[in-house]
Amino acid sequence: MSDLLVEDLAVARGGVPVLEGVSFRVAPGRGLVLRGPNGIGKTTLLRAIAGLQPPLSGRVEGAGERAGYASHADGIKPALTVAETLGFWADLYRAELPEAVYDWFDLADLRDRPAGTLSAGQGRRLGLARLAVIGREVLLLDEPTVSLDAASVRRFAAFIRDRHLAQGGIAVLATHIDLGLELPEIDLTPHRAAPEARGGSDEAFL
Ligand SMILES: Nc1ncnc2c1ncn2[C@@H]1O[C@H](COP(=O)(O)OP(=O)(O)OP(=O)(O)O)[C@@H](O)[C@H]1O
Repeated sequence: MSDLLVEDLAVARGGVPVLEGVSFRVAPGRGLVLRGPNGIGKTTLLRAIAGLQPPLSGRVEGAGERAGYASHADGIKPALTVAETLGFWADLYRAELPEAVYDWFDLADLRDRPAGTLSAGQGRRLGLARLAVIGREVLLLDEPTVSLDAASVRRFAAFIRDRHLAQGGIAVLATHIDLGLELPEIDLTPHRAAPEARGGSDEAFL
């Protein structure tokens, strides 16, 4: 298993550069937290690392087919039950569905519930359970704990630490809360793209 390498990456959103000069390396079994204020570009950076949008410049190694990306949206089909949803993902990724997933994400009592009837936090737990099914080595997680209660946050943190990282996986998370994982952090604030690159001009307000 190899490192995830991000080298001198510059990314844009809506055609406007938002971050530049972002570099880091994450070894198997390690995680990294992306920090920075709302709008700095955490989502944009994760999407570029995941290969969902091209970077302006720089390079990413060790993601591609190894990477699984989870955004704010859970991408769940309302008519499928929890069990059908997990089975669908397992089929899609030609992966096994570990029975323990129901415990890891506290979904056992919800197995037969149509996903459309789940609460926001329950739906989020189902969305996160996908990460345990798809078997990707590099998890790129955008605000994974939104809508989760404290117990669910602890369960999710335990999954990342005891399952994913313990098995040599890599995790890069954008999060505003402390997951208690004591992961190294990178502050993106100094990497904000220069105002001229962002296209901003005070003249707009004159
Ligand atoms: N479709 C879009 N078109 C133009 N600009 C956009 C678009 N979507 C987002 N932006 C802008 O791009 C910048 C980066 O957004 P991004 O979502 O990556 O930030 P973030 O750090 O993830 O924010 P948050 O912490 O609020 O989730 C923001 O200033 C945002 O307003």
